[in-house]
Amino acid sequence: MMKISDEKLANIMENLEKTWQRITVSTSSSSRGSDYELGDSYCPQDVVRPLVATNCSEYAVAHANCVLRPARRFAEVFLLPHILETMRNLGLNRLLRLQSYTWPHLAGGSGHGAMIVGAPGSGRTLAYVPSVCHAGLKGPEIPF
Ligand SMILES: Nc1ncnc2c1ncn2[C@@H]1O[C@H](COP(=O)(O)OP(=O)(O)OP(=O)(O)O)[C@@H](O)[C@H]1O
Repeated sequence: MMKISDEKLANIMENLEKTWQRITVSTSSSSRGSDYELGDSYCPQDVVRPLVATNCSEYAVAHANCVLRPARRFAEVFLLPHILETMRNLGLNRLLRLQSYTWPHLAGGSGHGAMIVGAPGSGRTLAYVPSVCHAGLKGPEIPF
């Protein structure tokens, strides 16, 4: 796994914010405000919007050769049945916005990486653990 310094990460995030501002400059009237709160669920307006908000510093930067498709509801999260059952048993029954992006993406396994940044307790660990388990158990033939 690649190590990244705090300074480099800050630069990446600054560039991401600047790029996003450039992209959205003509569509700002239709975008949602920076009102993301911990535990916020998926919102349709966020589909094409990176997880950037001034008050939470939460990001999922995905790496892959495919389009990023977030799950819109929990039922759209396709992980192995026993992983989903374990998640249910652990009370993981919400689709947090960060996870709506990372769960489907990381389940693709090899070639589907992500950098996950968030506040303590925001669901970062659980944003990758179920999907990494899924990808590891499923093996390389997974058709994502
Ligand atoms: N999808 C979910 N549904 C319900 N609860 C959740 C979900 N994801 C996370 N949580 C709750 O939030 C808690 C924190 O999640 P997690 O450990 O993934 O966050 P973190 O950002 O890695 O936290 P830490 O700062 O401890 O490293 C979990 O213990 C769980 O109770």
